[in-house]
Amino acid sequence: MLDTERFIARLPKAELHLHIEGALEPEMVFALAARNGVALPYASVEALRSAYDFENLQEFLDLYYQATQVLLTARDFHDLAASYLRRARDENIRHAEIFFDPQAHLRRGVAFEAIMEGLTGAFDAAASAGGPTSRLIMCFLRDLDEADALETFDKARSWLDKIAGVGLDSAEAGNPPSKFARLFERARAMGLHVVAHAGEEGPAAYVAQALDILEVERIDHGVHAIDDPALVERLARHRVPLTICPLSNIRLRVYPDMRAHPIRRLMAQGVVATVNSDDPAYFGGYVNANYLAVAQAFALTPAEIATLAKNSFEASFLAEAEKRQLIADVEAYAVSTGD
Ligand SMILES: Nc1ncnc2[nH]cnc12
Ligand SMILES: [Zn+2]
Repeated sequence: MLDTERFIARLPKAELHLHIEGALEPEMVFALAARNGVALPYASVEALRSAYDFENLQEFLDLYYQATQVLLTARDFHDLAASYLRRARDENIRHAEIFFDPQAHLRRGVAFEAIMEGLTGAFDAAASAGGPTSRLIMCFLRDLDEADALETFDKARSWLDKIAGVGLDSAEAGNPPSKFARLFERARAMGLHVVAHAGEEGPAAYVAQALDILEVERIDHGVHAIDDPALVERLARHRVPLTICPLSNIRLRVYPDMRAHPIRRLMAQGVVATVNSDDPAYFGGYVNANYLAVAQAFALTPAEIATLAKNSFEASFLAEAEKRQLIADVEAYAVSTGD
């Protein structure tokens, strides 16, 4: 039997909850600021990193949007995505479904084409160099109004063949899923996949709204569903996956420590839980660190850890045959390690 860290490191996995802007490491913030002549209000990489101490989601978002100001050209978006995908490959991530926040860039005068050319160029290069494969999910900022989201959606029209789905992110409290009913109806009618952040800081009722009104296929975070037993039972019965981000929830003080995190209870109640990094440059770890933190806090067995990885492929937007192959790869790996 391998030790837990090595077992996780070699385990094939998918990452389904990763904001590409949240993979912007402080070193890259400084490198891109220098390349683009952008002034930063931090004297050094260390000074920026030491600001990564958040009381809540909003404090994090303020810094996250500030850092995105260094992303200006297609090359910047390419370099950011290439850097994440190198890291993902090193962590044995076979497939990534990646969020981006177009409104955060369009409002700074960046063209949609620059974002898309940069990101998709890096995705294609990684896929043809042995992986991981990637899909793009266009997120809308829920603290802006629905009209802004609809306008942004229109700007994406000529890129929709490169976009797998739409999502909803940013400040959750006071911005319920119901605010975006028309946007999601339009996205579904166009055959796009639909997901939404819900129940991160917001209540279980927002998770229910995301299911009932937006008709989402997955819930991003969804941890506050634990407060409503009937909702947990519904998620389990319909196999609606949660893309859980354990280190994010601790760093943003959703839970005081990992032992208090509901992931183990959700798993025990049959929910299709997956483990993801959210904004790894800010929250102290990429996917493997998230798996390890959960495995250690709850003394998970190798079989339970492998179930999380199988869930990640089941919950993905890959074709059924691809999912089956990757799930078989996880099972073969678990057998090969004697677990
Ligand atoms: N954890 C998170 N919640 C909501 N919006 C986000 N944007 C980037 N990370 C986010
Ligand atoms: Zn997120």
